[in-house]
Amino acid sequence: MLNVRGISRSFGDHKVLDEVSFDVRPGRMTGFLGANGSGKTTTMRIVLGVLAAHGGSVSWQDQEITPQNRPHFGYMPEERGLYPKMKVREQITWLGRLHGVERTVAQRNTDQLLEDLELTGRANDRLEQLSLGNQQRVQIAAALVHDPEVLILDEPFSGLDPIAVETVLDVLRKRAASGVPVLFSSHQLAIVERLCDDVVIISKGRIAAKGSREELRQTHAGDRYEIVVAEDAGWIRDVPGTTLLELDGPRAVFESAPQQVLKAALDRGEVRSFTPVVPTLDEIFKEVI
Ligand SMILES: Nc1ncnc2c1ncn2[C@@H]1O[C@H](COP(=O)(O)OP(=O)(O)OP(=O)(O)O)[C@@H](O)[C@H]1O
Repeated sequence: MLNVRGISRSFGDHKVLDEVSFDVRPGRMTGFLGANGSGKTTTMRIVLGVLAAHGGSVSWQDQEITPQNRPHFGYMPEERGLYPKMKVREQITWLGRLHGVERTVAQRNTDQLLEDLELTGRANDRLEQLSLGNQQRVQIAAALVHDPEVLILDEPFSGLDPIAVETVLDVLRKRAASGVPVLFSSHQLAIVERLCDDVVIISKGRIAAKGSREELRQTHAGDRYEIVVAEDAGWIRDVPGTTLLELDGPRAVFESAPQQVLKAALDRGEVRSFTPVVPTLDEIFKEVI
């Protein structure tokens, strides 16, 4: 497990991270969400050791990470830093070699990644000849070629079309399933909602919410319910103690007094469905930031 404990960081007088703590569990995909400038990249750079924290610590497998015991990270930075003139296959293999991977292993890993990322046909093209979406896939291959122990990805899905998102998702899911903790930032909440096991939301340098996706949805569920009856449900606005939030003929969403509403509905006739309303990640995000 990767543990981030109380990390703080300022740039001049500007406190960018204030006691940020969260865990990235092995075998799970953790989505790191926050508005622009909330501190995601700064946190990731501190975890990777490319930026110093002014307080707090990061540990891996219960050992504080130091330059000596730093695990092998796979990192996809926000500013994509590959060589435009270098051929795709050659470049990924070379990056694997830079991480100390033996040549034949680096070549084998590269070919497997190119296949998984549907780039085999572009292997001998120069990076600059590829579309931006395909360059992004190459960047993902570059983060994975050395079989990292921990994966940290800054916006891996930005700029990808829906089919490419699926391809990249499959590759990342496979890594997570093999026991690698995967932390990635994203502004695409629908993707995070579908993909993540765990979610961390940061707001102005502080953790605003964290937990498994389901825990978060339950915690923020509030006191809202949806009911579908046989005929118009407008009568709900007259039930004491409740507030009608949405009405669409026989379907209504209301807040509070669920038992009173249910009883009143049954007294009137058929109840077709009655369920608590669980918020989407988008709604939770807007509530906490
Ligand atoms: N090297 C730096 N010098 C000064 N300020 C910095 C530096 N790096 C980051 N910041 C500031 O720290 C804050 C957090 O930036 P960071 O890049 O971590 O946010 P982010 O959540 O990754 O944003 P985005 O979603 O826009 O990528 C911002 O106000 C940014 O301007």
